[in-house]
Amino acid sequence: MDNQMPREEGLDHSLSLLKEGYRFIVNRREQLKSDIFETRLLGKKAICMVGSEAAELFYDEDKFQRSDAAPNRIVQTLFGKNSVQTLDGEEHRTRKELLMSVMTTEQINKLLDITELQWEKSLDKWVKMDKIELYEEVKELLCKVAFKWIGAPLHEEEVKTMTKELAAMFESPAAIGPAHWMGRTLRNVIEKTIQQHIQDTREGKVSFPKDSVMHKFSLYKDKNGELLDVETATVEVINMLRPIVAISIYINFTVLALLQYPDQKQKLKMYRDYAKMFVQEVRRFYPFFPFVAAKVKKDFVWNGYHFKEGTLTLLDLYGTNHDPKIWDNPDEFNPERFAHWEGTPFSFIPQGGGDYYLGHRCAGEGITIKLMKIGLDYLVNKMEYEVPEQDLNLELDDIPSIPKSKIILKNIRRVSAQ
Ligand code: HEM
Repeated sequence: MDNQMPREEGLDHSLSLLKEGYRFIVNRREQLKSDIFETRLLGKKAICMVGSEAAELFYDEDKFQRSDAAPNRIVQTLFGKNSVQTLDGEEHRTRKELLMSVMTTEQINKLLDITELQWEKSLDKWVKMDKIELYEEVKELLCKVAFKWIGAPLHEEEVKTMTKELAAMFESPAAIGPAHWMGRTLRNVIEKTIQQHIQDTREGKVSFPKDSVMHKFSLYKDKNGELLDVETATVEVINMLRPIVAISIYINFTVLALLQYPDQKQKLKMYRDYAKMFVQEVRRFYPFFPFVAAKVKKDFVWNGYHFKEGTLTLLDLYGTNHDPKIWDNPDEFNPERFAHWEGTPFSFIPQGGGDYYLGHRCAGEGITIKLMKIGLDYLVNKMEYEVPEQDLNLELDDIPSIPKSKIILKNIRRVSAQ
């Protein structure tokens, strides 16, 4: 017999989700004392789940589908229409193969070189400035990196606009009202620019480097020998650009961790392997993507609970990364927990769980870690700075959560190589 899933009473809780942000699922998990519960979102029944067992279930593609799952506001700002995030089965795997085809050692090394060079150039600029807002500066830095890596031109006078456009996509999905609509409008602007590059490539008017994202995505043909339609190819190019700029949020958290836990700097300077553990702990500890969404593909029963076809289901990423069943003292910042960490692909999931190639796990997780390590190296070993009085508060009800002051650094100096 099916058990009744623990349930939150009330007509609709969509506004509470927007208000409570990262704590929406965790708050209810605590109230209802269950890793899985039913609520109502967007006027319909929805299921929320947290934990590694729930993640393993969520990534079972026989049970859950992505098409038609993400709310329209997320598709319009963050994903883009017909993007890899919204596909299932064979169609998803074929598209994902294209995206993963640019994650070769050669391409990744190219990205790392570009990133190092851009940090050097930015540091040259920052030492001449009184103070900087690190978040804004790193977004621009990474926007230049992203364009250079995909192979598309970006003129100095376009940097601010393009940065704003790409950032609006990850800063606005959860926003209400004008900020959200601004995100949508800006997405339309960048789409036009990329579409033009793709069309020009196809018509032979321009030629991007053969192994670049621009070249590969513009000229990619499916199994039937058909080119992707221009809109879809554009969405996937943006799927590479936008998240590289979004790494700025993690760089922010990196500095925040250095400021909040000052003893960490010494450990980073002393132990070579500490940087990797530190970066992993930053990704676990601080909030970025709150949850991922899917729909029940067909009726099934799990642990006695009935999942009805078509029910929206949210997997709590932030909650799983703070799940006391997986992590000792989850609310303690402790990179050393990763020294001998033996997890599964479903227990540490800041960028989704499961398999990169077969499932929806983030295509750029590897490069995110590498780019964060470069940022960390600059912040710990290659520059010195002062941190004036400022409001570094993070609000768990803002998605994404960015320290209020955007991290102001003053009197930046280069540390000369020893
Ligand atoms: C800033 C750090 C990043 C975070 C927090 C992040 C987070 C995520 C999350 C939570 C997902 C959804 C997983 C799911 O649906 O199950 C995802 C998917 C994805 N990410 Fe990332 N990501 C980041 C960086 C990147 C980078 C640098 C790239 C590529 C340059 C990238 C490309 C993608 C793509 C293409 C998908 C869709 C994969 C699919 O649906 O198969 N991400 N990411």
